[in-house]
Amino acid sequence: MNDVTILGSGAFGTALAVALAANGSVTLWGRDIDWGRENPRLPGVTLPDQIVLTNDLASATKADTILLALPAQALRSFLDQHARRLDGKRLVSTAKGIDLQRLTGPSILIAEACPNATVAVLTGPSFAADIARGLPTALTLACGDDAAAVDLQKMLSTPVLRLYRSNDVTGAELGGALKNVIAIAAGVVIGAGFGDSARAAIITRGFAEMTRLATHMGARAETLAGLSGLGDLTLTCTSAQSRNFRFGQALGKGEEFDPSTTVEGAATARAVSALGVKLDLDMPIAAMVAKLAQGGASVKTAAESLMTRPLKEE
Ligand SMILES: NC(=O)C1=CN([C@@H]2O[C@H](COP(=O)(O)OP(=O)(O)OC[C@H]3O[C@@H](n4cnc5c(N)ncnc54)[C@H](OP(=O)(O)O)[C@@H]3O)[C@@H](O)[C@H]2O)C=CC1
Ligand SMILES: O=C(CO)COP(=O)(O)O
Repeated sequence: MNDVTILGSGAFGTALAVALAANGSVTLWGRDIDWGRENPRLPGVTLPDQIVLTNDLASATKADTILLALPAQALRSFLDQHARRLDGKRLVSTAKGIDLQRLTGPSILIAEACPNATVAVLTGPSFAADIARGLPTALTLACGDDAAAVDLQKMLSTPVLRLYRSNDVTGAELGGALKNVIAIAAGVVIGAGFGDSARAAIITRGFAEMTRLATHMGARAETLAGLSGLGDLTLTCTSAQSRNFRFGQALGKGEEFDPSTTVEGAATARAVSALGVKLDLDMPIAAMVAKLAQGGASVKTAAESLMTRPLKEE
């Protein structure tokens, strides 16, 4: 029998609750969770009865295993407020981003706020709508504690949600964060009408950038080539289900985009750009996405400046 709590009742937290209800009871906490049995962020999905919905954080955090399904830029302030309730637990982050102020991924934010917690990340190619519909999905569960990793892998897998295990937490979380930046770039390429060949180039050179930064920060290159990196990059650069891709498409077309939509790659591009400067790494695509997302460059200038950099070896 599962005893899992999910903090964050957005599309992904809700989808995971639906999937994990197959294993037992699940508590889903949200600060504003009065929408009944259908979450407007995940339309068309009726939540099964095994899911307890609550806005009471004290009762929700009684579980030993807690999934943090909050956006990356919201996590630090959430931890500042609530770390004392979370310390000592098994905390699994699903956030795909790099904190703009601290320039670190979620696992370090959590470990610093909750020094006695066991920290893990759950990441990989998985649209909330697909998971909620019970479509087959494979993810990476990364945790530095091998015994906890084995246990969490078993606890969070279902017959249609297959978790692979890794002890490379840095690699897994950076893959998930960095692919969002490249998905925006791929969306720009398609939105601007630059074509599928240009998109393939952005995906491949973007993957090179992801690997350069992540390995510099301690990740293993093979993790980047796995589900959490290349797998999720492939998904989000090729599907209009991705909010990051759609945001890029809107930029490419010069159209407005709903500012209330979670687009992790926009802030993360700024964080990556800052990390590139700090670590003296060449991150031209991320730097360009950061500029575009802030309205600091036109798409035409961006494309020209990427294409006319000094020629180099691949
Ligand atoms: N959607 C997807 O397909 C996938 C998403 N992810 C990742 O999961 C994370 C969450 O994304 P997703 O669920 O889609 O985002 P959504 O935009 O659907 O929802 C975000 C949720 O976070 C809540 N929230 C934001 N700030 C706070 C806060 N300070 N305290 C409490 N709750 C807060 C919002 O609450 P409120 O409604 O009250 O504002 C909302 O319920 C992201 O990092 C995303 O990259 C990973 C895989 C797939
Ligand atoms: O991370 C995701 C799929 O794996 C979801 O991508 P978006 O946040 O771009 O919608």
